[in-house]
Amino acid sequence: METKTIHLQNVTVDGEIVIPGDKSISHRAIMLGSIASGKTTAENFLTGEDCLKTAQIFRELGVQVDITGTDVVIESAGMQKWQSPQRPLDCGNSGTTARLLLGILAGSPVTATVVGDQYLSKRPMDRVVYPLRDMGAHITSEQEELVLPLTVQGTTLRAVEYTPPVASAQVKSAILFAGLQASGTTVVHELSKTRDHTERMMEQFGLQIDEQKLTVSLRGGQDGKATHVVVPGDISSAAFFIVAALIAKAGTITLKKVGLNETRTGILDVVQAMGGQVDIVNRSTSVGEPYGDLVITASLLTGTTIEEEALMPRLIDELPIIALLATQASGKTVIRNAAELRVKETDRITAVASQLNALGANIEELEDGMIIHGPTPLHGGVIDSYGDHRIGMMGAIAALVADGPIEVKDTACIAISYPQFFKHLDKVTQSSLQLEDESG
Ligand SMILES: O=C(O)C1=C[C@@H](OP(=O)(O)O)[C@@H](O)[C@H](O)C1
Ligand SMILES: C=C(OP(=O)(O)O)C(=O)O
Repeated sequence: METKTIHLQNVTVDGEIVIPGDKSISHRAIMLGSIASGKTTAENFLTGEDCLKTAQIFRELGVQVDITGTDVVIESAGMQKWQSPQRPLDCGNSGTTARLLLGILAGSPVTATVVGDQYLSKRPMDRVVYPLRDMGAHITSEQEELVLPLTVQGTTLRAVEYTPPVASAQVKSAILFAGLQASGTTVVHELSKTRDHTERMMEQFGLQIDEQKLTVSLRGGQDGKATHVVVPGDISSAAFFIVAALIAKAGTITLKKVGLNETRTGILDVVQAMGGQVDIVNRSTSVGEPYGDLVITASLLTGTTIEEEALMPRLIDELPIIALLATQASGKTVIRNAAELRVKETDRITAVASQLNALGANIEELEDGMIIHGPTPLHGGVIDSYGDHRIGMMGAIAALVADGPIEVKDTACIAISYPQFFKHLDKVTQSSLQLEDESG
């Protein structure tokens, strides 16, 4: 296991980072580019491990996927020409890959077994399997529980009208991908609006899709047209440096080309409510997705309440780093309606509370969230990432406010979504970052 000890006591921050490509959008570029026949290209693709798993899976289905730096070329003869793979399709740690893939395979001409790593194999898949089975999908499991490995035998599908019981873009997207191959019009009603990258990118591929507030409809049997995708920076990765700048002793960080799709910007609303200074400049839109540069300055913060149902999907992946931010804010921060955190790469409620409390934070765990009492000084100490990239990065950023070094256990997982993370942390801390690596 790879461990890093991070020394950043009393360091100020300064400088500019070009935030790497959005993970959700990068997955979808490979998926839609593989379904459509022709040559799709993508720029600023995220070369994190999760997206590389997605790329490898479509290669195994017979699609040519070439990645050079952050440029991707996808050459596909279309889904009807895919072949059943020789071995199980390995999604690694990636829930997005697994759930969207189940929807894609359901109406494809292939039979495949979908597997994942030890963490992903515990995450619930029933949320996609049930609606896909309603559409006629053949998905079987060797265990009683609906978890990976699952085998999909592609078949003819029929459209459904479905309201997922959880607000999940992965569930919505799995159904929409299956709906593309189904007879009739598939309709998904959402309890709260989740990220709509699938819908936006389907439009870029020439597919007709109707988005009305909480309802999305898609007619089956449409053929997409290969296209060019520009991936904006991932606001979920930017979140770690937004918080770094806000809690640092002093300084300003500029984050370039960060995706600002409204279904993802909940963290900016929360930071504003806490009194944090984030300015957005150079706003633009590329291939259906808005983006801009963020300029963040160290600020005095106050606690807030994060519980509105409509807000939760807009910041779900940012809650661990928001919890760290709240330890430095004066007053109480309440996070509720976030039970989904318990079924991510690890149980992120228990992980955040136990790991930050061990450094001196005062966090009460709730069934569906947490209460953070701030401000609390943090000591140096140990953070276990539990193999979860977002917990690992939270631990590293905590080193900016801790009074001693932070040892983060199992840092290899950070490459899942942000391979350049330590390089960027070094850059904005003006090379004050001292890292001691250890493995064993
Ligand atoms: O669709 C996506 O790309 C994602 C959706 C979210 O998951 P849920 O759909 O489970 O909320 C998010 O947590 C995940 O990191 C990426
Ligand atoms: C939950 C996450 O991703 P996934 O569900 O794709 O594993 C994440 O990146 O925080």
